[in-house]
Amino acid sequence: MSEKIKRGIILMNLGSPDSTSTKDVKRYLDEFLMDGRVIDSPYLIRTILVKGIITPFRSSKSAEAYSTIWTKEGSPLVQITYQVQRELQKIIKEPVEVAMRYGNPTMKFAYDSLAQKYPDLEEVVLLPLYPHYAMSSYETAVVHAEDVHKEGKYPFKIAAIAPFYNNPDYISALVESIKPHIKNDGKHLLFSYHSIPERHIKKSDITGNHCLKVEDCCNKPSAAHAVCYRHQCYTTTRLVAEQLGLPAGSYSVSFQSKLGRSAWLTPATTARMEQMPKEGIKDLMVVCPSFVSDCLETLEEVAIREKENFMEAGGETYDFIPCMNTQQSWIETIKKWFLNVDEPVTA
Ligand SMILES: C=CC1=C(C)c2cc3[nH]c(cc4nc(cc5[nH]c(cc1n2)c(C)c5CCC(=O)O)C(CCC(=O)O)=C4C)c(C)c3C=C
Ligand SMILES: [Fe+2]
Ligand SMILES: [Fe+2]
Repeated sequence: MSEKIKRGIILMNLGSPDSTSTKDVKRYLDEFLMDGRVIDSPYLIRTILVKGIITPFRSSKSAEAYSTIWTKEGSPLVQITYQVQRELQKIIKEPVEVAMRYGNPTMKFAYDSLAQKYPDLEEVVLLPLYPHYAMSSYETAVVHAEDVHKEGKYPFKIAAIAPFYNNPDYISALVESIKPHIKNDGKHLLFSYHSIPERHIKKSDITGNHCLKVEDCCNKPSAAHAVCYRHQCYTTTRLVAEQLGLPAGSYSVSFQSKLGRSAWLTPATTARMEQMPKEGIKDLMVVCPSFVSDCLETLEEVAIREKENFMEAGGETYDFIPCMNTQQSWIETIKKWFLNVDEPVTA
C-alpha cells in the first residue's frame, strides 16, 4: 500500500498579470491596489483613487515595463516560483504547490489541488516568499490564505512560516548570491529594499509608541521589531555585511518603488543613484534582498532604469546582483524549514 502523505507546502508569492496586455495589467493592478492592506484608505476613497486615477493612467505604462522583462513562458516572478517548486519537489516527497496573492495561480487553486490529490493531508505549510514583515506583503498573504482556507472548509490545518529576515540559513544563502560579485575592488554595495509608506510602519507598531516616534527607533530594542519592516531590512543588511566582512561606509541601504505622494521610507533608491556619483561612489553593486525571486521591480526598475539613472549621474560601473531564485542553498533552506516547521525561523 502506498504511504499516506500528511503534509504539503505552498510557496506563496505576490503574483503578476496574466500577460502584458494593458487589459490584463489593469485587472491585476485593480486587484492588487484594492487590497486594503496595500492602499489603506477607506473603501470608497480607495476605489476612486485606484479605479478612477491610478490604474487608468498606470496600466499602459506598467504593461510597457512588463514587456521589457516578459519571457516566452510568462512573468519572471511566476516562472521562477514554479522553478523553485520543481527544484524543491526533487528533494522532498511531500507535495509542493504554488499560489499568488494576486492573479494566477490563486490560493484556492493551490488548496483545491492539494485536497483533491492528497486526501490524507493533515497540514499545509505556507511559505510567504517575503523575508520581511509588511502589512502589504507578508500580512496580506497570510490573512488571505487564512480566509480562503476557512471558506473552503478544507480538511487540513495550515501553518505559516514567519518572516525570515534574520534566519542564519537565509542570510548565508543571500551572502552566497552576493559573494561572486565582490572582487574587493572598492565597489560600493547598495542594499535596495522595496519601500513602503511610513504610515504602514506606524500602523503595524504593536506597542503604539515606538516606530518612527522614538529617535533611531529601529536600533533601540522594542517588541515592535517583530513586525517592523524597516528594522528587519536594517537587520538583514547588518547580518549580510558582517558575514561578508564589509567595512563601514562600503555599503548602504535605500528603498525603491515608491507609489504616490505620501511619505515612504527613505532614502529613495532613485535619489541615491543621482547622489552617489557626486559623493565619489562611481562603481556600484546593487542587491535587492526584499525579493527572493527576480521580478519587475528588480529586472526592470533596478537592473535597467536605476542603472541608467546612475550612469547619467556620472557613475562608471554598475553590477545588478540577481535574487537567490533557484540557488541550491536557498532550495535546501526551504526544505529545512518545511521539515522543521515547529521550530521558529526567526531568532
Ligand atoms: C517585497 C515585498 C513588497 C512590498 C512590501 C510591496 C509593497 C507595495 N507595492 C506597491 C505597489 C506595487 N508593487 C508592484 C510590484 C511588485 N511589488 C512587489 C513586492 C512588494 N510590494 C513585487 C515582487 C512586485 C513585482 C511583481 C511582478 O509581477 O514582477 C506594482 C506593479 C508594477 C507597477 O505598476 O509598478 C505596484 C503598483 C504598494 C502600493 C506597496 C505598499 C503599500
Ligand atoms: Fe510592490
Ligand atoms: Fe522600527
